[in-house]
Amino acid sequence: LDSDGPGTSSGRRVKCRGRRQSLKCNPDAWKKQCKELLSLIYEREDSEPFRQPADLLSYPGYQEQEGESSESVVPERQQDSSLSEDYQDVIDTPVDFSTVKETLEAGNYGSPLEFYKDVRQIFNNSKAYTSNKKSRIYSMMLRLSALFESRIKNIISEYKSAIQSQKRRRPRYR
Ligand SMILES: O=C(NCC1CC1)N1CCN(C(=O)c2ccco2)CC1
Repeated sequence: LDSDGPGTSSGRRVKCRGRRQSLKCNPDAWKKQCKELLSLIYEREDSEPFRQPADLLSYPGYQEQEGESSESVVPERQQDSSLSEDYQDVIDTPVDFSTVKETLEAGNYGSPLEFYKDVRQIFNNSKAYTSNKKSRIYSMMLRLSALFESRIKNIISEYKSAIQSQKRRRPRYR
């Protein structure tokens, strides 16, 4: 797992003479940027299956939820009653966007990398759970993951540049 996250900044140095507020220098800018990205994710219908904790036992016949979305999405394991495994047997670290949203709003992420790690877990769980790469929910996850990755990489590289420019160069005596 690349703990560095995407968009590790190249050697480009950004001059941050005293102006912390400017986009490139503020090491706290990522919080607002991640909140905005999360709002964008919530606007997408593709996020609907991932906004609440997945517990197929309490959502018998996922498709029975009226009005949730124009088309019904049915986790194919639900369709195949022969599968004795249920979601918590397959997935060790369940996480959904409501948990991520709470953590972000509570200020419990120390960096966008921690945020990135949790969101990526949502997508990895979907990959691990699906038994069919053509399933409706899996294809929703793929689209959402592409959107997320395209947006998070700049948030992380700006954060890394801001951190770099905060580091005062101290002479090292060996
Ligand atoms: O029950 C769920 N969500 C809670 C519903 C919204 C109230 N699920 C989402 C996670 N999940 C999958 O990612 C998956 C992959 C292939 C088939 O399903 C399983 C179903």
